Amino acid sequence: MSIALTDIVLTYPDGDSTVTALDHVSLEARPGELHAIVGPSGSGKSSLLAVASTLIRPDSGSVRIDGTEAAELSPAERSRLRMNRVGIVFQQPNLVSSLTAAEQLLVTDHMRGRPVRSHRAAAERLLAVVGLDGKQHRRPAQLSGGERQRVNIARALTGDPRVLLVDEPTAALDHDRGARIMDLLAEITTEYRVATFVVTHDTEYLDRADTVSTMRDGRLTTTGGAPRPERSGAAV
Ligand SMILES: Nc1ncnc2c1ncn2[C@@H]1O[C@H](COP(=O)(O)OP(=O)(O)OP(=O)(O)O)[C@@H](O)[C@H]1O
Repeated sequence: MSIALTDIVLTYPDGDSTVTALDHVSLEARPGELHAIVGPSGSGKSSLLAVASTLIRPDSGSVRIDGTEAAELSPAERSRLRMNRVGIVFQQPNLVSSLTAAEQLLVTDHMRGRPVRSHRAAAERLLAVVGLDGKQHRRPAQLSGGERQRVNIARALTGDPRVLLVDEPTAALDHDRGARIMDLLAEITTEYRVATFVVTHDTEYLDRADTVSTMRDGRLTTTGGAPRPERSGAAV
Protein backbone atom coordinates (compact mmCIF):
# COMPACT_ATOMS: atom_id res chain seq x y z
CA MET A 1 0.00 0.00 0.00
CA SER A 2 1.57 3.33 -1.00
CA ILE A 3 -0.68 5.43 1.21
CA ALA A 4 -3.10 4.44 3.94
CA LEU A 5 -5.05 6.78 6.17
CA THR A 6 -6.75 4.97 9.05
CA ASP A 7 -9.42 6.31 11.37
CA ILE A 8 -8.39 9.95 10.97
CA VAL A 9 -10.00 12.59 13.16
CA LEU A 10 -9.19 16.25 12.52
CA THR A 11 -10.74 19.19 14.33
CA TYR A 12 -10.12 22.91 13.97
CA PRO A 13 -10.65 25.42 16.77
CA ASP A 14 -13.71 27.57 16.12
CA GLY A 15 -14.13 30.25 18.78
CA ASP A 16 -15.06 28.47 21.99
CA SER A 17 -15.79 25.18 20.26
CA THR A 18 -14.33 23.05 17.46
CA VAL A 19 -15.26 22.03 13.91
CA THR A 20 -14.81 18.37 13.07
CA ALA A 21 -13.40 18.43 9.53
CA LEU A 22 -12.54 14.69 9.37
CA ASP A 23 -14.63 12.26 11.37
CA HIS A 24 -13.00 8.80 11.57
CA VAL A 25 -11.94 8.75 7.93
CA SER A 26 -10.05 5.81 6.40
CA LEU A 27 -8.85 5.51 2.81
CA GLU A 28 -5.96 4.07 0.90
CA ALA A 29 -4.42 3.69 -2.53
CA ARG A 30 -2.09 1.10 -3.96
CA PRO A 31 0.61 1.74 -6.59
CA GLY A 32 -1.11 2.43 -9.91
CA GLU A 33 -4.49 3.17 -8.32
CA LEU A 34 -6.43 6.41 -8.80
CA HIS A 35 -8.82 7.14 -5.97
CA ALA A 36 -11.20 10.09 -6.55
CA ILE A 37 -12.81 11.89 -3.62
CA VAL A 38 -15.90 13.97 -4.33
CA GLY A 39 -18.12 15.99 -2.05
CA PRO A 40 -19.75 19.35 -1.53
CA SER A 41 -17.94 22.50 -0.46
CA GLY A 42 -16.90 22.38 3.19
CA SER A 43 -17.19 18.58 3.43
CA GLY A 44 -13.50 18.14 4.32
CA LYS A 45 -11.79 17.31 1.03
CA SER A 46 -8.93 19.82 1.33
CA SER A 47 -8.42 18.84 4.95
CA LEU A 48 -8.09 15.23 3.83
CA LEU A 49 -5.37 16.11 1.32
CA ALA A 50 -3.58 18.25 3.92
CA VAL A 51 -3.49 15.29 6.32
CA ALA A 52 -2.50 12.84 3.55
CA SER A 53 0.40 15.11 2.58
CA THR A 54 1.50 15.32 6.26
CA LEU A 55 1.16 19.11 6.10
CA ILE A 56 -1.43 18.92 8.91
CA ARG A 57 -1.19 16.48 11.79
CA PRO A 58 -4.56 14.92 12.67
CA ASP A 59 -5.90 14.77 16.23
CA SER A 60 -5.82 10.98 15.97
CA GLY A 61 -5.44 8.20 13.41
CA SER A 62 -2.62 6.88 11.30
CA VAL A 63 -1.03 8.16 8.06
CA ARG A 64 1.29 5.60 6.46
CA ILE A 65 3.21 6.58 3.36
CA ASP A 66 5.25 3.94 1.56
CA GLY A 67 5.30 1.89 4.78
CA THR A 68 6.35 4.77 7.06
CA GLU A 69 4.11 5.97 9.88
CA ALA A 70 4.16 9.79 9.66
CA ALA A 71 3.39 10.31 13.37
CA GLU A 72 6.62 8.52 14.34
CA LEU A 73 8.80 10.99 12.43
CA SER A 74 10.32 14.27 13.60
CA PRO A 75 9.15 17.40 11.73
CA ALA A 76 12.37 17.36 9.66
CA GLU A 77 11.93 13.68 8.78
CA ARG A 78 8.29 14.30 7.88
CA SER A 79 9.31 17.12 5.60
CA ARG A 80 11.86 14.82 3.93
CA LEU A 81 9.23 12.10 3.51
CA ARG A 82 6.94 14.66 1.87
CA MET A 83 9.68 15.92 -0.40
CA ASN A 84 10.88 12.48 -1.46
CA ARG A 85 7.69 10.43 -1.58
CA VAL A 86 4.76 12.78 -2.17
CA GLY A 87 3.90 14.89 -5.23
CA ILE A 88 1.32 17.59 -4.60
CA VAL A 89 -0.70 19.26 -7.35
CA PHE A 90 -2.48 22.29 -5.95
CA GLN A 91 -5.58 23.73 -7.57
CA GLN A 92 -3.74 26.89 -8.59
CA PRO A 93 -0.52 26.02 -10.40
CA ASN A 94 1.44 28.76 -8.51
CA LEU A 95 4.10 28.89 -11.18
CA VAL A 96 6.86 31.50 -10.99
CA SER A 97 6.06 34.03 -13.71
CA SER A 98 9.68 34.71 -14.66
CA LEU A 99 10.65 31.04 -15.11
CA THR A 100 10.24 28.81 -18.14
CA ALA A 101 8.30 25.54 -17.90
CA ALA A 102 11.54 23.55 -17.63
CA GLU A 103 12.91 25.90 -14.96
CA GLN A 104 9.78 25.44 -12.81
CA LEU A 105 10.74 21.76 -12.55
CA LEU A 106 14.45 22.45 -12.07
CA VAL A 107 13.80 24.84 -9.17
CA THR A 108 11.84 22.11 -7.41
CA ASP A 109 14.74 19.70 -7.95
CA HIS A 110 17.17 22.31 -6.69
CA MET A 111 15.15 22.65 -3.47
CA ARG A 112 15.59 18.92 -3.02
CA GLY A 113 19.33 19.49 -3.18
CA ARG A 114 19.78 17.80 -6.53
CA PRO A 115 22.21 19.09 -9.13
CA VAL A 116 20.28 21.07 -11.73
CA ARG A 117 22.51 20.27 -14.67
CA SER A 118 21.87 16.50 -14.60
CA HIS A 119 18.15 17.13 -14.33
CA ARG A 120 17.55 19.39 -17.31
CA ALA A 121 17.09 16.40 -19.62
CA ALA A 122 14.83 14.68 -17.07
CA ALA A 123 12.71 17.86 -16.76
CA GLU A 124 12.31 18.06 -20.52
CA ARG A 125 11.33 14.38 -20.64
CA LEU A 126 8.65 14.93 -17.99
CA LEU A 127 7.28 17.93 -19.87
CA ALA A 128 7.03 15.73 -22.96
CA VAL A 129 5.16 13.12 -20.88
CA VAL A 130 2.51 15.69 -19.96
CA GLY A 131 2.18 16.81 -23.59
CA LEU A 132 4.35 19.93 -23.52
CA ASP A 133 7.04 18.80 -25.93
CA GLY A 134 8.57 21.88 -27.56
CA LYS A 135 7.09 24.27 -24.98
CA GLN A 136 9.75 23.85 -22.31
CA HIS A 137 11.09 27.38 -22.95
CA ARG A 138 7.72 29.11 -22.46
CA ARG A 139 6.89 31.18 -19.41
CA PRO A 140 3.48 30.80 -17.66
CA ALA A 141 1.99 33.81 -19.49
CA GLN A 142 2.75 32.04 -22.78
CA LEU A 143 0.83 28.89 -21.78
CA SER A 144 -2.91 28.16 -21.65
CA GLY A 145 -4.65 27.30 -18.36
CA GLY A 146 -4.59 23.60 -19.24
CA GLU A 147 -0.91 23.77 -20.17
CA ARG A 148 -0.08 25.50 -16.88
CA GLN A 149 -1.87 22.68 -15.07
CA ARG A 150 0.27 20.20 -17.05
CA VAL A 151 3.45 21.97 -15.85
CA ASN A 152 2.02 21.74 -12.34
CA ILE A 153 1.56 17.98 -12.74
CA ALA A 154 5.01 17.49 -14.27
CA ARG A 155 6.53 19.46 -11.38
CA ALA A 156 4.82 17.17 -8.86
CA LEU A 157 6.41 14.17 -10.61
CA THR A 158 10.00 15.50 -10.49
CA GLY A 159 10.96 13.72 -7.28
CA ASP A 160 9.68 10.34 -8.54
CA PRO A 161 6.95 10.29 -5.86
CA ARG A 162 5.14 7.16 -4.70
CA VAL A 163 2.02 9.18 -3.87
CA LEU A 164 0.35 11.91 -5.92
CA LEU A 165 -2.18 14.22 -4.23
CA VAL A 166 -4.23 16.38 -6.57
CA ASP A 167 -6.60 19.15 -5.52
CA GLU A 168 -9.39 20.13 -7.94
CA PRO A 169 -7.30 19.76 -11.12
CA THR A 170 -10.15 20.64 -13.49
CA ALA A 171 -11.74 23.53 -11.57
CA ALA A 172 -10.47 26.30 -13.83
CA LEU A 173 -10.75 24.39 -17.11
CA ASP A 174 -13.43 23.92 -19.75
CA HIS A 175 -14.88 20.46 -20.39
CA ASP A 176 -12.39 19.25 -23.02
CA ARG A 177 -9.34 20.49 -21.18
CA GLY A 178 -10.71 19.09 -17.90
CA ALA A 179 -11.28 15.69 -19.50
CA ARG A 180 -7.76 15.65 -20.96
CA ILE A 181 -6.20 16.53 -17.60
CA MET A 182 -8.12 13.68 -15.90
CA ASP A 183 -7.04 11.30 -18.69
CA LEU A 184 -3.45 12.42 -18.14
CA LEU A 185 -3.67 11.82 -14.38
CA ALA A 186 -5.10 8.34 -14.96
CA GLU A 187 -2.35 7.52 -17.45
CA ILE A 188 0.42 8.84 -15.21
CA THR A 189 -0.96 6.86 -12.28
CA THR A 190 -0.71 3.67 -14.31
CA GLU A 191 2.60 4.38 -16.02
CA TYR A 192 4.46 5.66 -12.97
CA ARG A 193 2.77 3.24 -10.54
CA VAL A 194 1.95 6.11 -8.18
CA ALA A 195 -0.93 5.97 -5.72
CA THR A 196 -3.11 8.95 -6.58
CA PHE A 197 -5.82 10.78 -4.66
CA VAL A 198 -7.76 13.32 -6.72
CA VAL A 199 -10.15 15.63 -4.92
CA THR A 200 -12.78 17.05 -7.25
CA HIS A 201 -16.15 18.77 -7.39
CA ASP A 202 -16.51 17.44 -10.90
CA THR A 203 -18.50 14.22 -11.07
CA GLU A 204 -18.14 14.20 -14.86
CA TYR A 205 -14.77 12.47 -15.05
CA LEU A 206 -15.14 9.81 -12.37
CA ASP A 207 -14.95 6.95 -14.87
CA ARG A 208 -11.16 7.56 -14.88
CA ALA A 209 -10.95 6.50 -11.22
CA ASP A 210 -10.46 2.98 -9.86
CA THR A 211 -12.20 3.94 -6.64
CA VAL A 212 -14.60 6.80 -5.88
CA SER A 213 -15.38 7.99 -2.36
CA THR A 214 -17.76 10.70 -1.25
CA MET A 215 -17.11 13.13 1.62
CA ARG A 216 -20.07 14.53 3.49
CA ASP A 217 -19.75 16.49 6.73
CA GLY A 218 -16.30 15.03 7.37
CA ARG A 219 -17.36 11.43 6.80
CA LEU A 220 -16.18 9.34 3.88
CA THR A 221 -18.12 6.61 2.08
CA THR A 222 -16.77 4.58 -0.81
CA THR A 223 -19.43 4.87 -3.44
CA GLY A 224 -18.12 3.37 -6.62
CA GLY A 225 -15.36 2.92 -9.14
CA ALA A 226 -13.97 -0.14 -10.81
CA PRO A 227 -10.40 -1.13 -11.62
CA ARG A 228 -9.45 0.28 -14.98
CA PRO A 229 -8.01 -2.12 -17.52
CA GLU A 230 -4.21 -2.21 -17.52
CA ARG A 231 -2.85 0.28 -20.00
CA SER A 232 0.62 -1.15 -20.34
CA GLY A 233 2.60 0.77 -22.89
CA ALA A 234 -0.03 3.49 -23.30
CA ALA A 235 1.45 6.77 -24.47
CA VAL A 236 1.11 9.51 -21.88
N1 LIG B 1 -8.32 26.60 9.30
C1 LIG B 1 -9.58 26.30 9.62
N2 LIG B 1 -10.12 26.72 10.78
C2 LIG B 1 -11.39 26.41 11.12
N3 LIG B 1 -12.21 25.67 10.34
C3 LIG B 1 -11.72 25.24 9.15
C4 LIG B 1 -10.40 25.55 8.74
N4 LIG B 1 -10.21 24.99 7.51
C5 LIG B 1 -11.35 24.37 7.17
N5 LIG B 1 -12.27 24.52 8.17
C6 LIG B 1 -13.63 23.95 8.21
O1 LIG B 1 -13.48 22.54 8.09
C7 LIG B 1 -14.50 21.99 7.25
C8 LIG B 1 -13.87 21.27 6.06
O2 LIG B 1 -13.20 22.25 5.24
P1 LIG B 1 -12.39 21.84 3.92
O3 LIG B 1 -11.70 23.06 3.43
O4 LIG B 1 -11.55 20.65 4.22
O5 LIG B 1 -13.59 21.43 2.95
P2 LIG B 1 -13.59 21.20 1.35
O6 LIG B 1 -14.47 20.03 1.11
O7 LIG B 1 -12.19 21.13 0.84
O8 LIG B 1 -14.29 22.52 0.83
P3 LIG B 1 -14.13 23.26 -0.65
O9 LIG B 1 -14.61 22.27 -1.66
O10 LIG B 1 -15.01 24.45 -0.51
O11 LIG B 1 -12.66 23.61 -0.78
C9 LIG B 1 -15.41 23.17 6.89
O12 LIG B 1 -16.46 23.20 7.81
C10 LIG B 1 -14.49 24.38 7.05
O13 LIG B 1 -15.25 25.53 7.37
